[in-house]
Amino acid sequence: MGVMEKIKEIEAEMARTQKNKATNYHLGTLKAKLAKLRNELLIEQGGGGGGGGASEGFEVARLGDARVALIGFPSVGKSTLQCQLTGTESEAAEYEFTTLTCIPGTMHYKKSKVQVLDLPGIIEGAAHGKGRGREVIACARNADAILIVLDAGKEGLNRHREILENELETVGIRLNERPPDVTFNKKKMGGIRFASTVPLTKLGPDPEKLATQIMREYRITSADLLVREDITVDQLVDVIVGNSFCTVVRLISVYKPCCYFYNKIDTITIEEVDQLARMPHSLVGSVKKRYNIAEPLEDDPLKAMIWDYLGLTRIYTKRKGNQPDLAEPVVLSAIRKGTTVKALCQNISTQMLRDFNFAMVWGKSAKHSPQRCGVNHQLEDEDVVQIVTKTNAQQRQNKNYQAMVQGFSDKYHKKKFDAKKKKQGKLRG
Ligand SMILES: Nc1nc2c(ncn2[C@@H]2O[C@H](COP(=O)(O)OP(=O)(O)OP(=O)(O)O)[C@@H](O)[C@H]2O)c(=O)[nH]1
Ligand SMILES: [K+]
Ligand SMILES: [Mg+2]
Repeated sequence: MGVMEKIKEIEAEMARTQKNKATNYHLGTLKAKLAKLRNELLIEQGGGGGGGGASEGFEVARLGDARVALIGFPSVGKSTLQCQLTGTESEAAEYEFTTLTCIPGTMHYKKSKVQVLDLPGIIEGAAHGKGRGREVIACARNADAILIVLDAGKEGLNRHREILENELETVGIRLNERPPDVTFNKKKMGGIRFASTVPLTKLGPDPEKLATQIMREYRITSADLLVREDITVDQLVDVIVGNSFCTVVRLISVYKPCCYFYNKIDTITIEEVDQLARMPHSLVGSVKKRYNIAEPLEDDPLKAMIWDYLGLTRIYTKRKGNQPDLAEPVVLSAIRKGTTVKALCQNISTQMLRDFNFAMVWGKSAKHSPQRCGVNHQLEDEDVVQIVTKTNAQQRQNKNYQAMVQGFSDKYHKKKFDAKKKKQGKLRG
């Protein structure tokens, strides 16, 4: 039996099974099995897209400070939108599936560079490989944020939004959610230890039993699980799958910010526009008529929304005694490496972090200006930072220390190596 059939069978069984306390474990196990099979499907087709997983025409070098993917049905205006945002010439036309591969472009906004990926349209069933759906969704997985584009004039619009969300959810892309507050440590032995700090109302009468059962499905026999919020069965499955044998990153659930652009509002009535404008995470507009997206204007609402969802932070660095460099901020991403002083140092150079002594911070994140901060200090947009490196004496001390540690390590390895040789010699002798 193929993976697809197995999935269908389990889905059918889940549909057959009534939801109640008695079937809770059974359903939980089925969900775990389903997650496993979907992952298998992803590997089989090679389109999971963890890093280099993308297929022909879809490999695009990562450029800029962050990346956003345009996802939507065919002919909703994704390519037209991308041209407007980035000036890239991605072909746009009336017929469906005009775009067949991934076309990158760069959007300049607030002195940062955001890579915008124009993609082929997807249809229902994309996650299971319809059209080039799998490749498109793999690109979405690799992006820092997703912009879902919808045609406001199309019938069944709300249904469209749901279908697109489902396609992404199916391959473990969680939209506008944060990871559940759960600590999971897999161990070599000791059995399964389960604890929670809050009442768990969604995991049935015996959450521990359920967790054990799901872990068994993934051959985990020893682990510590500490749950700090009232999670659902799906979230529990996610945590366990994410920590199971599959070390391949692409199999693990990813959490992505996602916003929605209702395009072509020039084709609907003002009452309809008013309704759409109230949808969560959404913006209405028209690329053709330049509603809410007006190029020469730096701060058009669509660019502003994309920026917000990407969680970018501009940091102006300065040298001692000089003015900060306002022309070229270092742009940090909350989604990628975070917005701490450490992330800033790493962004500048690896040496910078090694020589870091403390940072002087001016701006919103500082309690008083300037504030002396360590590497874990959280920076905010438009902060000014001066990094003070260790003095030569401190650096020398540090180098000596490192040399000493290295010496210990070398000695240790030499000892181990000698022992191994001795053993081999013995065996031979
Ligand atoms: N009325 C109206 N038409 C628009 C608007 N934006 C784009 N279009 C038209 O919609 C059609 C499809 O645009 P595309 O940009 O090719 O759409 P797409 O989503 O990239 O399509 P595929 O690549 O085929 O998936 C074109 O004829 C555009 O001129 C808009 O705001 N209003
Ligand atoms: K089109
Ligand atoms: Mg297109």
